[in-house]
This record gives sequence, C-alpha cells and structure tokens, in this order.
Amino acid sequence: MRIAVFAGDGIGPEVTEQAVRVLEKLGLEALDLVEGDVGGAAYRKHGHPLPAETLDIARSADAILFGAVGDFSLDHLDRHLRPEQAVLGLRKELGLFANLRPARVFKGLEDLTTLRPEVASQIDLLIVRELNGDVYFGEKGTRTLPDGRRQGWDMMSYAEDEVRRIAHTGFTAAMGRSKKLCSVDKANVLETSQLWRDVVIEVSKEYPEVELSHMYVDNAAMQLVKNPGQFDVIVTGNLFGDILSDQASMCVGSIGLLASASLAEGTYGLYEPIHGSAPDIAGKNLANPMATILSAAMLLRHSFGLEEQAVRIENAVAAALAAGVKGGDLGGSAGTREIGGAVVERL
Ligand SMILES: NC(=O)C1=CN([C@@H]2O[C@H](COP(=O)(O)OP(=O)(O)OC[C@H]3O[C@@H](n4cnc5c(N)ncnc54)[C@H](O)[C@@H]3O)[C@@H](O)[C@H]2O)C=CC1
Ligand SMILES: CC(C)CC(=O)C(=O)O
Ligand SMILES: [Mg+2]
Repeated sequence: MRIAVFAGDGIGPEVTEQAVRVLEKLGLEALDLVEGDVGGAAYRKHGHPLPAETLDIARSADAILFGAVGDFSLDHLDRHLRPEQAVLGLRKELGLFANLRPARVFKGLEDLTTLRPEVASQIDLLIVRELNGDVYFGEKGTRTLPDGRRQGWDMMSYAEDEVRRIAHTGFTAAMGRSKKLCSVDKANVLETSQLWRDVVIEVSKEYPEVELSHMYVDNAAMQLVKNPGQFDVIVTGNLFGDILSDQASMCVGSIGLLASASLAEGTYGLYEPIHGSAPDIAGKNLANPMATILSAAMLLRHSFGLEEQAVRIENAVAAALAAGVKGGDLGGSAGTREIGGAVVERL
C-alpha cells in the first residue's frame, strides 16, 4: 500500500507527523509512505505549489495523506502560484470530485461545543461536498469598468453531469446511514442552484427509500446551529460545502476534529483535515492533530477497505478525548505531539 504524504505549510507538517505515527503503529503490511512537496513549501523549493514531481508521486500512490497549504506571505503571488493551488490542483487533476466531511460529537465533548450540550449531542451528520466545480473552478479575473472602477469576477456554474454524480454519492451515502438527504442550494436566487435542485430531484427517482429535502444555504447555516440533529446527509456544492463544514466543526467542538475524504471514482482518494495551515499557531506544538489522524482512518476505510483498522484509530481518538486529552482548541493543554502519543497508546 503506497501512500503519498504531502504535509504542506504551517501546521500541516506537525499534524501529518502525528497521523503517520498512528499509521506506522498499526503494523500494516507493506506500508510504503512517500513524501512530496506541496503549497508554499513547494513554491519556495521548486517555484510551483504543485510541482510535476509531486503530481507524479500522487499518481504512483494508492492514496494521499494531506496536511494543509497556505502561507500569507505568498498571497501577493499570481493566483496560479499561490499555495492553495496545490490542493485545488490535486482535486482537479486527480478527479477528486466527492468530498466527505463527517461531523459527530465525541462522548464527553458535549459541554465543549459552542452549542448547548443537549443540542450538540444530537449531531451525527455527513456533508457531501462537490469538489471539482462551482465558482472555485470557473473563469475569474479582474477588469476595469468603463467608468474606471475595478471589478473582480468569478464565474459560478455546474453542468448537469457534475451535479448528477455528486447526487449519486449523496444518495448512496444516505442509503448507508439514516436514509435522509438534504440538498443545500440557493435556488431562489441562482440559476446554478436551480439546475442543481432539478438534477437532484431527477436522481432521487433512483433512490425511492431516501427521504429527500431541499434547503436554502442561508437557512441551512441557521439550522445547523438551531437544530443540527435534523441532518443525516447534506449534499451541496463546493462553496456552500466549504463554509458549512467549518461551521459544523464548531458545532461539535473544534475544527481540529473534522476529517475529510476527497474521492475519485473507484478507491483513490486524498485525505485531509478540513482546516487550513493555521499560521497563527504553526510551529508551536499547539495544533490538534486529531482531524488528520481521523483522516488517516478514512484513508484506510475508503482506499484500502481496512474497516477494522479505521475503527481502531477512531476508537483510540475517542478514548483519548474521553480520558481528557485535549488541545488548546478544546480548552485543554495537551500539545500536538502529546495528543498524537495519547492516540498511539490507545490503538
Ligand atoms: N485544505 C487546505 O489546505 C486549506 C488551506 N487553507 C489556508 O490556510 C491558511 C489559513 O487559513 P484560515 O482561514 O486561518 O483557516 P485555518 O483553518 O487554517 O484556521 C482557522 C482557525 O482555526 C484554528 N485551527 C485550525 N486548525 C487547527 C487545529 N488543527 N488545531 C487547533 N486550531 C486550529 C487556527 O489556529 C485559526 O485560528 C490560508 O492560507 C488558507 O488559504 C484554508 C483552508 C483549507
Ligand atoms: C482551497 C482551500 C483553501 C479551500 C478550503 O477551504 C477547503 O477545501 O476547505
Ligand atoms: Mg475550507
């Protein structure tokens, strides 16, 4: 099993190191980890955030474990050279169109979320976010209007086949859970969303057992705080899914807990925490590595079918949290390495 490890920038290397410790402790057969440069770190070394060598490593691997990219000191670069292009480029180049972002409250953390415990304890949801289209990948630019004002513009669009395939992912996920799918859009204003809604309804005919609902994204943001327990699977576009998943992370306690899988057709996938490079805490042993460790569990489950090992990791994280091992993000004082060690001990 060949796993590409792309640590990236900021806290990326710190949290990835802990996830690698966990993978190595499992004693997996023929584990082959191969590192590659991405993001600002890759730009500084190779002049590009996603060098050809890195893409080659990604293509030669069965799966990717990814840290985070982003470096504010490089934000002046042309957009195609900015660190974030590494993760956007991998998603596009490798056809990673389905982003799964599960959120549930771990036992013992009910009091630590920003919601009331009786509200937070109801959360067990999955956000299925489309990852290859939407305004993130549309044409964009800046121009000067005839009256001299500067204007920035980004094109939002979804083609029906793009909506159809992510809708199938959403319905399939719902079939394996509580059979409830909520499609989140902004169809009252956007043509892109109207087409999205129409296509989701078409696809729903193939899944008669799944209860489909639709919700506008502004209401969804509100409902996630008011009554998150109503959601089972949410399927939504790239932009809305990005925003709602950061919000969902705080509903369960911390962004340092939310893992993700970015899947292509088949078993190939990239696995990363939903957070970014967190420059404010980078290099200080303050980052919570649990989101990356849980991403490694998703990697074993989705790309290698190693359900038992995935559950071992998830149980070890849950046990560490239940034993009070908490980073600063959860009001505790455990450092990145200490949290990693606590999970390793409980495997
Ligand atoms: N997939 C990726 O690589 C992503 C990259 N980014 C990039 O990351 C950089 C920073 O972006 P921000 O908007 O600040 O988002 P961020 O997710 O990096 O940080 C937001 C806040 O959450 C905290 N935080 C994040 N992860 C944490 C962890 N594991 N443990 C404890 N606290 C944690 C940070 O300290 C910060 O206060 C930017 O350059 C951005 O473009 C942002 C999101 C995703
Ligand atoms: C390109 C990333 C910065 C987008 C993002 O925030 C995410 O995928 O969560
Ligand atoms: Mg994000």
